Amino acid sequence: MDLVNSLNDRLLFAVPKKGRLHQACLDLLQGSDIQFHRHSRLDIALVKNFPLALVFLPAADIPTFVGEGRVDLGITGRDQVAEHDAVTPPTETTGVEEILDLEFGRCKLQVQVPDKGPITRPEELVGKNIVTSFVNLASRYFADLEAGDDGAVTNGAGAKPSKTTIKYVGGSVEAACALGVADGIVDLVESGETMRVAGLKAISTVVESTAILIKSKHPSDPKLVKYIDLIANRIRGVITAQKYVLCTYNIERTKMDAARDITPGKRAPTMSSLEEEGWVAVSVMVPKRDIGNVMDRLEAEGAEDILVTKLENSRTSPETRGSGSRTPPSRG
Ligand SMILES: Nc1ncnc2c1ncn2[C@@H]1O[C@H](COP(=O)(O)OP(=O)(O)OP(=O)(O)O)[C@@H](O)[C@H]1O
Ligand SMILES: O=P(O)(O)OC[C@H]1O[C@H](OP(=O)(O)OP(=O)(O)O)[C@H](O)[C@@H]1O
Repeated sequence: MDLVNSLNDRLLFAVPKKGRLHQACLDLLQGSDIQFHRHSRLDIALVKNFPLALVFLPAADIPTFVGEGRVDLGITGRDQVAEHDAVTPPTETTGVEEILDLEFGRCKLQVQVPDKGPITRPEELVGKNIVTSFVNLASRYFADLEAGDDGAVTNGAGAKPSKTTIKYVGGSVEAACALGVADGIVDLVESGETMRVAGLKAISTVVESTAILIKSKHPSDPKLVKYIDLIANRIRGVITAQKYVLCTYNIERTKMDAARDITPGKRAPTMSSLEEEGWVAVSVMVPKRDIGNVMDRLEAEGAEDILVTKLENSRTSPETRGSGSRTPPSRG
């Protein structure tokens, strides 16, 4: 059977084919047990354990395919969705819906100018040359500055500011100022290393971005919609697992109130009695970023045998429940 015909009766799920988000997406699919084999050079892969096909596309094109309902699900950067929406505003039936923040691919789309140059505010770039891969967002950003009266540079006394020129380049945007093609650029910044090495500084942020799971407003096949929720749920489980670790420790029952304040858990810590009179074993989820501090505090309260285990996957209650507050322990 040819590949295109075998796409009938399958949801289509778009995944970045290269670039910064590609590997993290493959890891997420693996963690979610979405099994597929991709033949080399083919941008479509059938999933073995779901009525699903993966389509490998440039991150920038994914909002278009999902927004038009050609593809049901996708992963791309929030910046790419914003860039698409800036030129094709969503309607009731077109455009994408964000299902989940995937919390990787964190970066900022920023206005940058030469570090040692005279420009310090984005308003000073009005009427000048800007180079970017995000022409729609940059055009809207500078059109807003041109329209506003918040200090934009004008053409003579009180005259309307001249139009800012926005030029597209597909990569190495940071070279544009040094090459004399631009007075400023609009480009992504993560660590800031590229900007620093290119002798640039950020003077404003246009969009903050992370990778997101998006879905079409019009699923291609209503009887497959249940799989959208199922896949989103699986991916949510992996993302949650990446944010938490499982912490277990032993502590005297009389000290449990203090320990519960330190480790309230997502719902509540699970406690079980130890053979040793007056002692309990506790098992609780702790945000990964807090674990060092939590271990120090538990030890200071008298906890012993504190162990931390990485989570591979999870299905848990919503974030808000129990976290940070004292709640009664579950029976465990
Ligand atoms: N330095 C970065 N740090 C984190 N995320 C980034 C970074 N650069 C890009 N991204 C995210 O990854 C998305 C894809 O960017 P990337 O440049 O990897 O795409 P690409 O498809 O390889 O495009 P191109 O061929 O134009 O470079 C961006 O839209 C952004 O959301
Ligand atoms: O702040 P940093 O961590 O240095 O990351 C920022 C750089 O990453 C992206 O480019 P990428 O490396 O994807 O290559 P490109 O220039 O070809 O788009 C972006 O366009 C910046 O150049």
